[in-house]
Amino acid sequence: MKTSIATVSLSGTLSEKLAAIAAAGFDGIEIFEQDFIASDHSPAEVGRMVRDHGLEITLFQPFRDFEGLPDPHRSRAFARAARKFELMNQLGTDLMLVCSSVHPAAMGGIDRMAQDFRDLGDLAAQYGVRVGFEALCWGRFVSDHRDAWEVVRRAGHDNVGLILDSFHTLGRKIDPGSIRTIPGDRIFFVQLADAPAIDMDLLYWSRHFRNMPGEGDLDVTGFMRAVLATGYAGPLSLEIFNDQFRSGLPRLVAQDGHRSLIGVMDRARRSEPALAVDLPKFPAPQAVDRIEFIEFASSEGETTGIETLLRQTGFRPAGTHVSKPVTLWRQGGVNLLVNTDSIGFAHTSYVAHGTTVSEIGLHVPDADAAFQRGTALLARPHAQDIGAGELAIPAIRGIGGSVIRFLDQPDGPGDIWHVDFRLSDPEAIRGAGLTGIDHFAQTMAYDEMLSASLYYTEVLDAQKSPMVDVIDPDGLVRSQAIRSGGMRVTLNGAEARRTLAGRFIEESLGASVQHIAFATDDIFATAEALAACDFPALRIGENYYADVEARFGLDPALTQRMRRANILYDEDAGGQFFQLYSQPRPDGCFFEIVQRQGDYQGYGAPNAPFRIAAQKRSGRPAGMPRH
Ligand SMILES: O=C(O)c1ccc(O)c(O)c1
Ligand SMILES: [Mg+2]
Repeated sequence: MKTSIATVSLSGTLSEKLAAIAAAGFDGIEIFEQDFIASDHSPAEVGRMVRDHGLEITLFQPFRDFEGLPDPHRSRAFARAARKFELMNQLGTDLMLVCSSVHPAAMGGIDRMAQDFRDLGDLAAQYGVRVGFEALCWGRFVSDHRDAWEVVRRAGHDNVGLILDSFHTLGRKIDPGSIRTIPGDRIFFVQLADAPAIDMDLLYWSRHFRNMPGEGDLDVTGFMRAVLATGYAGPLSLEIFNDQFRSGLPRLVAQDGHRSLIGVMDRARRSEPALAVDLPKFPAPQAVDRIEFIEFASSEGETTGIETLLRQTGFRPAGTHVSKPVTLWRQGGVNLLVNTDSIGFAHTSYVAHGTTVSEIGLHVPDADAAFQRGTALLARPHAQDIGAGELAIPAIRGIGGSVIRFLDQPDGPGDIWHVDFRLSDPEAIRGAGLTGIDHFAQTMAYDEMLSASLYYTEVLDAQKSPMVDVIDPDGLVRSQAIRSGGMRVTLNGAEARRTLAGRFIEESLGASVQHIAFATDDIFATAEALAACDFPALRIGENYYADVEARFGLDPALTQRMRRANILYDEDAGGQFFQLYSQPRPDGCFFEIVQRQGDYQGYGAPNAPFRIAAQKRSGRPAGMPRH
């Protein structure tokens, strides 16, 4: 299907927008009249610029306050329409969006409105153009696509059709199933947008909070299915009014938009296979089995810091890569790699960020299929040099410049550890009793969060939890947890630079993994074993324990054990959660150890303010002022 995006969705000048839209792979644009008026090019020049980018103008919009007016407003509206039709001829586009009226003089009356559209259809026909009627969900008399359709149906004119916009239908909680009975050839255009579930004024919500399909909470897939069920075969166009996107990088926003369109079409066809969807076939999203490894990029002279922390956390060297300067550190089911290569991707990551997580290895049911899905959803393939006999491990670029590798070998002689590594110690390393990677946390600027969560939820079979606020003493950090099978990741978005997360972004020069949380089955035994390894546990203050005991009605003996080991506690309806943190490294990176009991699903967010305050205290020599 043809894909399109409204120019209002992006920041920049018209030329910048066109370049970004073309680069992202769209077929066309909805030209927003304001963008045209603001540009200094003639209509014919703008039309040529669009076509020079390999794009077409799928729609000219919006034409406001047209239907249901008494004269002289009515004749003025027709005169205005004639001017716009002329302009459309010069731009080279044949479809205009008329959105439902909010004019104070509008009178309503379905047959009056139908008559207005019949006459407008006649006028449009003289210019060889068509008009589509869209119900704004705050329109005065028409605020529901079913009423807009009834106006269009009664107008009975070949040049007058319906325009659907998922926001106006879903934002007003209208059942998208009602679209299924509209003939597909009477739908002239379809606009898609999602939005977060926030209870607020519809107009304000629409103009500031829309986001890409899949980024919000509306059932855009259900809407899409209903549209496709009508036989509609016209463009699918994004119309995203969003304050963040208006100031974001246009290329990034455009690419996310195209990714979201491919994703929503794919979800529609998978949930309703009878639908004809004009989209190349690619594999279904997979749930991750487990995080197979996390790799740090470092350099020869720099590894002492990270290696010291690894030892203090109970890890031991367990092997080296057969051809590269990469050390495998192990404990229980956890594999961590330290790469000190002085060339290639790891080195580039190190140069850009300092010692940093550069690669994440995910074990999935079918690695090639995961790679194919990733690239179909516009993830960049990551090429690699492999030595003779080494595994070819498909890889894509992740968020923040990192790499995600997909592995699917069964454990044993054919797996990465037996083929690509020389294992020095075949004995399992029990260490401090860590059993696996519970989650990793990626820190980024707040306005990168939607993009990052879209990446995970489109490439993988992954689910988002509701976003939570984390209170840092120096500002708010938002946290979005995402889970795909055995992989959990939390995305932390910092708005304020002085927050722990904000400082980390500045110091590591961009989004990256700030902490890794390891799982244990017995956090008290692990804490004891860690103490024997000189683990730099983060000291938690006395006030915390008094509160947590009162809040959850804990046995004072349990609180006492937690206090001694600096362990934090949380619970939800499903179970209990224990956490133990390391002090932050000078670069802001740290480790966490967690124990989940029962079916606890969270990440200890209520503890984050106390943890962050403690980390900020520990990062400062005693007696020093804060800034
Ligand atoms: O907010 C608006 O006015 C507006 C204009 C045109 C549209 O297509 C729309 O969905 C909203
Ligand atoms: Mg719209």
